[in-house]
Amino acid sequence: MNEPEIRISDSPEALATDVAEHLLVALADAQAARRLPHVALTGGTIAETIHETVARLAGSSQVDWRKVAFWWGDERFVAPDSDDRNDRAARIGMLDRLDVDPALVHPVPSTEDAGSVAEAATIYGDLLRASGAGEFEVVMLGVGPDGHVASLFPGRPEIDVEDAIAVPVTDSPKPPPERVSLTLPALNHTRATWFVVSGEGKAEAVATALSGGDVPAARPHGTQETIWFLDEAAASQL
Ligand SMILES: O=C(O)[C@H](O)[C@@H](O)[C@H](O)[C@H](O)COP(=O)(O)O
Repeated sequence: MNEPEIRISDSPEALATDVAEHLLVALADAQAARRLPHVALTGGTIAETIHETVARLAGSSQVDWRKVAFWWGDERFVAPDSDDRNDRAARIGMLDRLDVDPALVHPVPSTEDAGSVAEAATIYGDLLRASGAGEFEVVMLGVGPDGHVASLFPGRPEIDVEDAIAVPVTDSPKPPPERVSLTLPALNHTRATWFVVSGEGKAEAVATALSGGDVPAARPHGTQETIWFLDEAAASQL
């Protein structure tokens, strides 16, 4: 397994710029290599800053946004117009500001698309399998203060599920309670895994994960690269 690269920026904004610049290069490189890049986005606050930065810097890149596919590593099982939806935040901050192909934007089913969170997970797993996406180009992952990634929480059974692409999560320790998460094998089916982590509140989780501790954030890795994008506060216990 490749050793993780650690990139420390002096502020959340600088972290977001570093991630955005890396994403623009990764997408352009994939397209130059005649791949259709599939990106798995994450929820969370630093992700919103990253989305806005990508949209702001996109004009300076060679990326053909009509040929990028977007997925979510996890999503909250709520109404589609809920402020809790990760895809809603990504659309407002980034996707609606880029010339993306709506047919290549794959939101997780909401409460209006599925009768239960379990059905939503099954639908999403089937969609990803049927897409023939192969490896993701990039999987982005925020990290919780408890070391969770996506909606895979410490001490919960979902982190060990290996026979499904997506799983339902109920009574999530982070509200809202019902979520769909890609499983660890699905998250690891990627060329690049990028952790995007900001703030003092994550410093212990980052140090635990990077020392191989027993937290979900210690588990994801890419086949080609694994990068931890941190600001100084999140890196303060390294
Ligand atoms: O749906 C979610 O809640 C996210 O995918 C979750 O995994 C998030 O990335 C982390 O909890 C970090 O969130 P913050 O950046 O807001 O701390």
